[in-house]
Amino acid sequence: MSDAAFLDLAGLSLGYDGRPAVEALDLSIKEGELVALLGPSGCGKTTTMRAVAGLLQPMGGRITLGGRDITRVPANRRNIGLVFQSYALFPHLSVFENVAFGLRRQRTPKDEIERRVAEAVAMVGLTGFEKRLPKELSGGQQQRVALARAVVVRPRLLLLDEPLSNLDARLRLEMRTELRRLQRELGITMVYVTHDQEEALALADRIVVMRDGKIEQMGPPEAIYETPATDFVARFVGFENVFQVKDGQLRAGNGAALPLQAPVDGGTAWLAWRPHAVELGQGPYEGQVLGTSYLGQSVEYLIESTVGPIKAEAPAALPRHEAGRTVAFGLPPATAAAIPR
Ligand SMILES: Nc1ncnc2c1ncn2[C@@H]1O[C@H](COP(=O)(O)OP(=O)(O)OP(=O)(O)O)[C@@H](O)[C@H]1O
Repeated sequence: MSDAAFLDLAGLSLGYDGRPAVEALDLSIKEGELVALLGPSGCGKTTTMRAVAGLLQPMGGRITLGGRDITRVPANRRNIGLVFQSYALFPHLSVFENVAFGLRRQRTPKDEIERRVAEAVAMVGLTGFEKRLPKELSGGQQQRVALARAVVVRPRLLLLDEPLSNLDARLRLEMRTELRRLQRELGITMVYVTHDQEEALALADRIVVMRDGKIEQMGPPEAIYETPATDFVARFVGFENVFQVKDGQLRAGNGAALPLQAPVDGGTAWLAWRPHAVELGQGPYEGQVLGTSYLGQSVEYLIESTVGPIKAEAPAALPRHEAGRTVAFGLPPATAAAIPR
């Protein structure tokens, strides 16, 4: 991976009919890097990808690829591979011909086409399906053909927008691993859109969390998962219990407060606990168990407290706290993520 920016978005502003969707976005991606754009529905992930692909003209800013300004270059001259949810296969072409399409256009020799298509089709687990037409495949199989078709030409940049969304859990995991292997092996730079934090954590070298058309935080998966920079990112990566810290108290959105269990660093604006970090059955606070969910290894509890709902998780082997009961709990700052803003 070279350190120079390979794909550079500078002050990129995007919108529809003059209505802004992405505002002055700055993002630099290195060659060979796999960057995940993560964020809730409507935060501007797809809009950003469409602009990079050349399918949406920016309202402002610049897109540079491999040192060349491509802001005004038409989509078909950008040499960028796309796997978009809506990117349909050629309906009249077989799986083989769909995958071979780009190679034929590049006038690749026939035996090499055979070899590379076979390899790509095997990668997506569709060996034996080469003669089928897209309409004879399931949604997930079509998605896999689209992936093979994009990868086979070995683009320098590949944009993937929720490419595994139609697959079942096991296949998703397999494809994820395979995609990562291929990406490393071929050194393809990838931008991967997902709203699934687990997928982003598993795949990416770097995660960019977006909110309302802006970057909220970016960093390696471990940093996003363990040290969220804002309460929004914390909630998004599974800290279900996020409280503002003010005057030595934990504050809920409704203004209710609890005294802090232990003092915290003065720069802490928020404290956030994952459900398993809530101490259940002991501690200075009390709440009523509203409901329980059995998750196999553990049990999840929803507790109503004076600072609102608390989500806790405890090993299933421990005695249960039944719904309706009052239970003690602790929120030790030592097991929380301390959030500066
Ligand atoms: N074709 C369009 N015309 C008008 N507004 C649009 C269009 N496409 C998207 N938008 C708006 O732009 C904003 C960003 O949408 P975008 O599709 O980029 O979000 P997203 O993060 O990809 O969401 P999702 O995860 O649901 O795909 C949203 O407010 C959306 O309503």
